[in-house]
Amino acid sequence: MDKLVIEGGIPLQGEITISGAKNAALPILCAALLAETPLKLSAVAKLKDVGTTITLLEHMGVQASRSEDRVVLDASHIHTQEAPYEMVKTMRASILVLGPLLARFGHARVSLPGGCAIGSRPVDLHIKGLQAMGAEIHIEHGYIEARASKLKGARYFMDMVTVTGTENLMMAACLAEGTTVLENAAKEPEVVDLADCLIKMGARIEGAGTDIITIHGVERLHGCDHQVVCDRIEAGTYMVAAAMTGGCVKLNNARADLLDAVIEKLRDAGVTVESDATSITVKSNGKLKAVNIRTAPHPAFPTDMQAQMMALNTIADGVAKVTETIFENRFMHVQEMQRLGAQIEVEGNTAIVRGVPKLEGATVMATDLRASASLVLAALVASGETIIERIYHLDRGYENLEEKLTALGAKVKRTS
Ligand SMILES: CC(=O)N[C@H]1[C@@H](OP(=O)(O)OP(=O)(O)OC[C@H]2O[C@@H](n3ccc(=O)[nH]c3=O)[C@H](O)[C@@H]2O)O[C@H](CO)[C@@H](O)[C@@H]1O
Ligand SMILES: C=C(OP(=O)(O)O)C(=O)O
Repeated sequence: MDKLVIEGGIPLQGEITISGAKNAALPILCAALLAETPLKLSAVAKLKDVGTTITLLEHMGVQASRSEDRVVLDASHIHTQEAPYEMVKTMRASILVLGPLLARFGHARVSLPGGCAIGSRPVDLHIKGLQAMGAEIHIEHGYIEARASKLKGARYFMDMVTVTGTENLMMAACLAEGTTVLENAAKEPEVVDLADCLIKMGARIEGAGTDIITIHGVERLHGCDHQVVCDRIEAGTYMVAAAMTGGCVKLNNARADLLDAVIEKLRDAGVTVESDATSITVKSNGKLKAVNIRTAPHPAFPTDMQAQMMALNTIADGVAKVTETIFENRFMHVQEMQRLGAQIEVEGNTAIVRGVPKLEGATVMATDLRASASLVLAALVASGETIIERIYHLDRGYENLEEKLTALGAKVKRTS
């Protein structure tokens, strides 16, 4: 199993380019199932989850071709509407084939998904929303079996804000008969990017990016050209890396307007953040102040940046409260950070982080995607060598991580 070996203590300097967002690419790849002609995508990052999704689509009969960051998907000949357990167990986002398959073919059989071990992660709201649109759904032997000769537009209030739930229902509603109104919808930029792509495919969607999305169903959708939005979480992770190491880093293909809550917290910590329409520059003298964090749906502080910001707090001056309100088990990094000398106590869904003057290198284990990223950040400032085991999680979400960090001057190598 691959490991990362990181020699800490080097301020990061230079510039890198941020990749297309994993969490936008995955629903957009699944949206290809709705189209009768090829969907042509660019800025699709080379990530494990992207590969898994394409393999899943190919299993259903989608013709896929991939070169560099471009992917072309032709779903004109689908021969099965089944997503088997073996193909979805590693990836939560595989649930996103459910809405498109049901809407276009009237049937879907999708295994209950896997994904990061950060909580129980039910899909009840996806199912209830499709039932509100007239689908008959049963769960049998770990599979969601859904049928509807034609989905019908409906008004559906989501009890909790769910990102993939909103995406699944928005995709399904595109081919439903009549108008669907999704209330308490997720406002994440990846939902907006999916809606932008669907609109180019011929969908009639209003309100994406607000908490009420209205979708007027159409008869059919076609392919289009679409560039996936930049990855705000990847960008945020490198911003924290620059801040913690006391460096100066320019991120190209990064949008500050998608990162307001993170930028606000970095500024509170004493970091300089400048931006233009397509880049963000972060400068830090390495002297950081502790900042309290409370995760919540967009535009509040993203749960996918909680672990990274906790890493920053481990070496900041003062005491920070980090509260996780989205997932019940998203503090898996705490124990590993403690191995590096961090002082953290967990009380329910809040971690109290007391900054220490320095962390010390040790062997740690990555447990989920962003926990892994936070350990990389801690390792970049720890004295001596840190070995991070089980880094396959990182390959789900960070394209060319070692190359990008090396380009910024970090000493990072992958060994087996
Ligand atoms: C592929 C993708 O885009 N993943 C992101 C997506 O995950 P994902 O879409 O799975 O997360 P959700 O927004 O659905 O989850 C939010 C909360 O709602 C709960 N819930 C969700 C659906 C449901 O049917 N029932 C229910 O109770 C979840 O357990 C969680 O407590 O949004 C999360 C929250 O921003 C991010 O951390 C993930 O990176
Ligand atoms: C939790 C994440 O991913 P997923 O929803 O795909 O498990 C993430 O991107 O941080």
